[in-house]
Amino acid sequence: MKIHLLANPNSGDKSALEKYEKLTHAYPNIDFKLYITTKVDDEKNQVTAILSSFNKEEDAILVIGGDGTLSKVLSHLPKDIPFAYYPSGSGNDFARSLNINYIDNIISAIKQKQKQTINVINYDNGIIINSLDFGFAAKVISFSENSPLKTILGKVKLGKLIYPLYGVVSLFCTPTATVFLETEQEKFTLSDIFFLSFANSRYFGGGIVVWPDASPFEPNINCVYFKDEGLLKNVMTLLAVLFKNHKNTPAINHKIFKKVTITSTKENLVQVDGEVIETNQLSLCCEQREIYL
Ligand SMILES: Nc1ncnc2c1ncn2[C@@H]1O[C@H](COP(=O)(O)OP(=O)(O)OP(=O)(O)O)[C@@H](O)[C@H]1O
Repeated sequence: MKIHLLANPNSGDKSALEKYEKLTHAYPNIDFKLYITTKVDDEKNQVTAILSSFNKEEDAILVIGGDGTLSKVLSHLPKDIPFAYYPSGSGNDFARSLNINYIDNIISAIKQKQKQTINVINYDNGIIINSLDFGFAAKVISFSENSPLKTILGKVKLGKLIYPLYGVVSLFCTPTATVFLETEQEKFTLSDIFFLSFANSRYFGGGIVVWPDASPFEPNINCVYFKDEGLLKNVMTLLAVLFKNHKNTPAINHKIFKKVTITSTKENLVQVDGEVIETNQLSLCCEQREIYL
C-alpha cells in the first residue's frame, strides 16, 4: 500500500512537513510519497501528479493542510476516489466538524479501508467543505487573507485570533448585499443582508457555529442569514451566533436547500472556505464524497 501525501507547507502554523516527518518515523512500513504544494493554486498540479501513478485498489490519498487546501484538492480529485485528511491550518473547521483529532486514527482507517460518506457542496468553481459566505464573514476573510498579521500569528500558533480581530473592524465597513435565490421549489429575494452563509459543516471562522444542526453527514445546504439592522443590533445578533444561540434569536433565519442558485445585480465579495472571490452568480448543490474516518 502506498499513501500519496499532499501537504501545504504554508498552511496555519506551517507544520505540515513536520507532521509528514513524524508519520514516516511512526510508520516505517508504510510507503509514503510526498507531494508539496509550492504556490497558491498548486493543488491542481499536485493532484494531477498523484493521479498519474495512483493505483485505485491499493493506494490512498492523505491531505495535510488547512480548509482551503482541502477544498482545492477536492475540487480537482475525481468524486469516486476516497481521501483522508489531517488538519494543519489556522481555522481547521472541517476537521472540527468531523472530530478529526488523531493522525493514528486516520492511518488506521486507511489501513482498514474504513470509509464514511460525507456531503460537501459543489459550486461553479469547485468544492466547498465548510461554507460560502456573503456580507460580514466575507469581509472578515477578505481582511484576514490580505493581512501580514495572519502569517505572524500563524507562526506562534495564534492564527485563529485573526478572525475576531478583523470581525470588529468589519462591523463598521461591511456593505449590505441583495441576492435572489432560486431553488426547485421557490424563488425569493433577500435584501439588505448583513450576514448570509451557505454551509454543509457546523463551523466556520475557526470554531464559530454557523448552524447548530449542520453536519457533513447530512445532505443539506444550510442557509443562515440576517438583515442589516444597525451597529448595535448587528453586534447582538453576531453575539447570538458566537454563543450558539441561533435558534432562540428571531433575527436569525435558517433554510435548508439541496440545490440553490444565487444571483445579484452587482458583484459581491464572497468567501469560500477561506478564499475570497467576487461574483454575481453561483449555483450550489450537495455532492457526496468518501473520507477515511
Ligand atoms: N507553498 C504555498 N505557498 C503559499 N500558498 C500556498 C502554498 N501551497 C498552497 N497554497 C495556498 O494556500 C491556500 C490554502 O491555505 P490553507 O487554507 O490550507 O491554510 P490556512 O488558511 O492557514 O488554514 P484554514 O483555511 O484552516 O484557516 C490555498 O489558496 C492554496 O492554494
